Amino acid sequence: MPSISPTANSITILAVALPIPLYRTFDYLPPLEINVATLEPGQRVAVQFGRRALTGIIIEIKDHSDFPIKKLKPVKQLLDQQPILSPSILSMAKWASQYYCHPIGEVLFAILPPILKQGQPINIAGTQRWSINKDHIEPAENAIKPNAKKQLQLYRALENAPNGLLEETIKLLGFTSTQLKSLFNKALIVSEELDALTAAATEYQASAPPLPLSEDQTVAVKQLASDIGNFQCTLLQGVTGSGKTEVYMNLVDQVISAGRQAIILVPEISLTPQTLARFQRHFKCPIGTLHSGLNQNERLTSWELARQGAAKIIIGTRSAIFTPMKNLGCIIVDEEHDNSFKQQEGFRYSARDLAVTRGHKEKCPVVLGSATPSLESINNVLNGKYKKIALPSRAGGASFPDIELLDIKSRPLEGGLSRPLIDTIKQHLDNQHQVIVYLNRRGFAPAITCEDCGWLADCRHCDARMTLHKHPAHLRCHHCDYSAAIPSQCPDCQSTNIKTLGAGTEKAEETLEAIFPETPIIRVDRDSTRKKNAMKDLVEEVNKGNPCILVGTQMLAKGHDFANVTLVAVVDADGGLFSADFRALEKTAQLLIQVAGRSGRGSSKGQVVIQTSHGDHPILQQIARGNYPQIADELIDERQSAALPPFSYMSLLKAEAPHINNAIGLLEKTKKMVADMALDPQQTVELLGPIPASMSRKAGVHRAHLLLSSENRVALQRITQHICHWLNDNRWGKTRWMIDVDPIEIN
Ligand SMILES: Nc1ncnc2c1ncn2[C@@H]1O[C@H](COP(=O)(O)OP(=O)(O)OP(=O)(O)O)[C@@H](O)[C@H]1O
Ligand SMILES: [Zn+2]
Repeated sequence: MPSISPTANSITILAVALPIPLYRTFDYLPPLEINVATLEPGQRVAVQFGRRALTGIIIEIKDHSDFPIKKLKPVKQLLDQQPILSPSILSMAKWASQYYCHPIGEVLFAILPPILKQGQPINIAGTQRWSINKDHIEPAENAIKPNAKKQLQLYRALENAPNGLLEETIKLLGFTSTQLKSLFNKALIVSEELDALTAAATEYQASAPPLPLSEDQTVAVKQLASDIGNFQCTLLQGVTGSGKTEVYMNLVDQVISAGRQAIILVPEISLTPQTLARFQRHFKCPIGTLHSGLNQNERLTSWELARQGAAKIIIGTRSAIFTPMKNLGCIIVDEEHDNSFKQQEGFRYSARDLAVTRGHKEKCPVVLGSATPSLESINNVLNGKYKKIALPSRAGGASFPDIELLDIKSRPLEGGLSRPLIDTIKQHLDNQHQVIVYLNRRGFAPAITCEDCGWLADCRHCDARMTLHKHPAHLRCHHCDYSAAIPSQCPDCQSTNIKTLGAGTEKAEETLEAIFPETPIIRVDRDSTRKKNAMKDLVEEVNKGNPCILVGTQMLAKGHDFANVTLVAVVDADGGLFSADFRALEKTAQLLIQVAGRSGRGSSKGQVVIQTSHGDHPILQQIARGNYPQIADELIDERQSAALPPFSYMSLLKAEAPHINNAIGLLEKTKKMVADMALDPQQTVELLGPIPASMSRKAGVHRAHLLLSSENRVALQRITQHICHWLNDNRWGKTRWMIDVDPIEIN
């Protein structure tokens, strides 16, 4: 008998990922009248799902289905002629879906640009290239009004760019369409229309000559560049102000020369316009950005240009780790210790950890940079998984600031500030320097109380106090955003003796304004920087170098490089010292060393004053010595003896319900299921709880936790996955559940 080829009458089934919260793909038949040979994983399809029309992505092409073939529907339409997601991105998404126990369809839809999720075609807009009008002979000053300083600046920027500047670049430099239009109306500048690919290939002169690298920087670049073409993860541990950005840029130069592309992840792009501006000055090619401040077309353009290999550099926040790159040459994660690399909602992934996974899959070097690396990364150096390169001194001849602890136990405070601190601030201002006052609480005061009966203004929807804001005057909950009027009388005893407790940035600002009426006080927090470009304008103002006081939250600690700041004052260092969170000391040390590192980065020596009521706390003592590696060593020892991460692994199962009993009940059933099914015969995974979350009611919902912890990552993964599939297969009424693998906050 002749054998029948298995493919002769085989059938083609498409496994399609849909944006549905289920741990599975859905089988469809190929679209009618399509040559199945043209179908590939990574193409989008339009399908009917029940009564809904959805966009999906082909994940797999197979020859069988677990469902009766007769019941399968054909795909309605093939949306892409070519896959829009490469095999490597698909494979990373599948890996992440498994590892983080999140449905594959939701993972893919979390990483696609919004326009593509909606099933629309990839159409990227062209752009304008602007340059000065050479036919305009009169000096530009004559045409530009003296008070239109920005217009003149823009004109000068274009004058210095012989090949012109793309509209995106101009916007990245902080200029607006209105300013462009004004210059255009005066016939000072001209524009030409470019399609996106030509625009991305445009080379213009780098506007700043590169700095000559220090010996340490040279060695670092050389070592990192030697890994191009291979996977190697390196921790670049460079003290604050050591010139890590310069190292990144020189590495990326070599990556581009090798014909490859680079991804640079930064914690929050809107907070670091300076980093972007420095890249912009250094590179001759346009730089693609990906972050939440972009509109849908801008996002799609950067994404598509990266995919086509035209954009050589992508700078973005955490989700940029999923950017498809035609020829990825390196991934850099700047401030790798920063919590914002962990997504805390929905698909909870760590962009830093995925950077390492992706580097491994795509055989390219990964650089994790920080002055205060996470204990996880330091431990990975200790156990030989990562290489380490150190930059032990500051670049450009700057020296380290002196750090002193100022005891405020029995001192009177004005807006949180003690007299000796105020005197020190005055000295620095008198010396024509700038001062940072760091206070990690926005608003005027974190609570209000009745002096007579002790009443406190609580949020109606959360187990939390309402924060008093003055501009405009109201009470606001920082957890659910509920706002209310400020009561003039105590609702319990009708007393009018209502007082504020503690100080936030608004109060410190008000106090400083009263003490230093001649000095500009610039508040930097989420409230003051809400407007687009607010941060950029502020950075520009500070960079002029005039004496001023910056008062703000941890936004001020992130990566800024203000040359004239010589004093950093920490209003209250005690918040993180006695927390139940096992990561609190690590986070406190990182934050304080980072904020201290903003001082004395230029030619003048810096000073740091840390106000505390616990000056004898060992961590503060060590912070005052500025020795982060030593702090990290000790914290690692403590973690090891307590078998806490990175020496064990965790996943956090969370439940939310209208009543706490339902949330706890779901977690108890889960725990019982694990025991009944003997999922963990060797008892390698510990199930702690269930307990109510530390803020057990948030936005009107009751929350509870079950913590899974194990020194055996594989066992933990297996049980976590089993739990999630079991929960996913059952219905739980109004109780919702979610899983956080490798949680960084357990509250
Ligand atoms: N080789 C060099 N020569 C002179 N100046 C340099 C050199 N390298 C860097 N600098 C300058 O030193 C300052 C600090 O550099 P950079 O901001 O890159 O430090 P960093 O390591 O990223 O610091 P942080 O971790 O605190 O953000 C910058 O103003 C930069 O221009
Ligand atoms: Zn609230």
